[in-house]
Amino acid sequence: AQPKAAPAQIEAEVQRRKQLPHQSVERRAIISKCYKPKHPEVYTLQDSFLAPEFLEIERFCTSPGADLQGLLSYLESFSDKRIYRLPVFTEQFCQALLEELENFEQSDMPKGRPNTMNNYGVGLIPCASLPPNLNQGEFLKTLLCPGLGGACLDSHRAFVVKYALHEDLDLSSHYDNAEVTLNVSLGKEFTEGNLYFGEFNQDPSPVPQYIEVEHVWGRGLLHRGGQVHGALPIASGERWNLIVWMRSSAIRNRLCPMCRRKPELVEAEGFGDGFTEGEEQPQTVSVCALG
Ligand SMILES: O=C(O)CCC(=O)C(=O)O
Ligand SMILES: [Fe+2]
Repeated sequence: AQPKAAPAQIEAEVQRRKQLPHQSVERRAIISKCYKPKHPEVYTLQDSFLAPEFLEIERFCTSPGADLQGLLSYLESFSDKRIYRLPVFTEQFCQALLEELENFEQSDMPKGRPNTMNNYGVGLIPCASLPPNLNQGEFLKTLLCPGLGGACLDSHRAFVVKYALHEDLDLSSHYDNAEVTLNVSLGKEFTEGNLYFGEFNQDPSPVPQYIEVEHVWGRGLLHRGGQVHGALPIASGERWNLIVWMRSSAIRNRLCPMCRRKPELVEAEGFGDGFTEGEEQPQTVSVCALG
């Protein structure tokens, strides 16, 4: 999704990616041994963290008559690009999570970058993986488009991005290494910094037509990972967002969404990039080194 690179740069990036799993194992070991969380409770998802509207959506989706039309009535929709906004977290939880993230940022713990494009933020939520019910919740399964994983989203990668005046201001146009992305605004105070969306990367001969969507504190934007998007510069303040990249091994095993080739897998720690090897061992999740 990044600007075109020379072959030597690509090779260096492939080598860097092959090292990532080792580095993240070491980082995690140090963090779980030495890091003192300020709000240890944020690492275990509780319903009290979730906005009442989110819980209502979840209830609706697990009710017998739930259908897509009914679900859409709970969500804000933007254009026909299948971009939705919905309340996710309470204000208290956003505050506690932000304080925890700042506590981690100010600590001398080793920090990974959130992804290849953002320089600030937190690579992995320290010591924990993110709430499974954020990506395995019935409501998401219902919403997901046929052909994009639907009910078979089976792993995720969560990270936090941060924008501030002397740090990253914006994010250039890209698509995500995900079938579906949830991007939740945690605050703080900021101006500008809208997200913009172009075409879906698999649409034939796309005519670039961007729509802008505002981040609203506590709310999440749900979009297809392949929908080209970027973030406009903030004009003041600080913007922190929790990003959950949700993956479907059934989809990506066939074609890596980043390199658009049959994945060449290397072993990885945890969920890796959400690929799996062989029908018999769906638990082994690997990284595509070409991506
Ligand atoms: O800044 C944002 O809200 C978007 C971040 C994003 O698109 C990403 O990290 O993949
Ligand atoms: Fe993105």
